[in-house]
Amino acid sequence: MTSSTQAPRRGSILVLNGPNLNLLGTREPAIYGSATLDDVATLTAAAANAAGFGAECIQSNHEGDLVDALHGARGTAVAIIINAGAYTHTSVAIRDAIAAVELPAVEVHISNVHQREEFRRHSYLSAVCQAVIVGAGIHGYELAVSYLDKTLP
Ligand SMILES: O=C1C[C@@](O)(C(=O)O)C[C@@H](O)[C@@H]1O
Repeated sequence: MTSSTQAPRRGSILVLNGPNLNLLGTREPAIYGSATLDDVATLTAAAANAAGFGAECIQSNHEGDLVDALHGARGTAVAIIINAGAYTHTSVAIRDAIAAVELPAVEVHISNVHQREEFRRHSYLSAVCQAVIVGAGIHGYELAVSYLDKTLP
């Protein structure tokens, strides 16, 4: 899924969602809620636009696609918001791509991963992200935009 908004005064934020997040709304609603990925894209783009940013929202179930999207952000985006889903806990490649593009990145998780299985408590991405937001539901994406609004020119 891809969506975008235009004319960003402060540049565009790449909003990247990883595997299974396309199923938001029907996937384990007791954990992830009833909002869909389209709802996430809409609220994130609205928050970004209100702060003078554009938002390009991309979702993929494939690790290499996420790496490619991160590479594409170099020179086209001013920041990254990433929920890498399960790849958070496994992917050195996504970690390295975030580090390589040298853009401010915010890691978001809808659920509170620290209240869940042990394997979800470690993130390969947190060390290369400026901020980590977990357990705020889909409002975590808005909080990520708010952080970027406060910290970027
Ligand atoms: O797919 C996901 C979603 C998630 O990133 C979250 O947003 O809470 C948490 C991950 O552990 C899980 O694999």
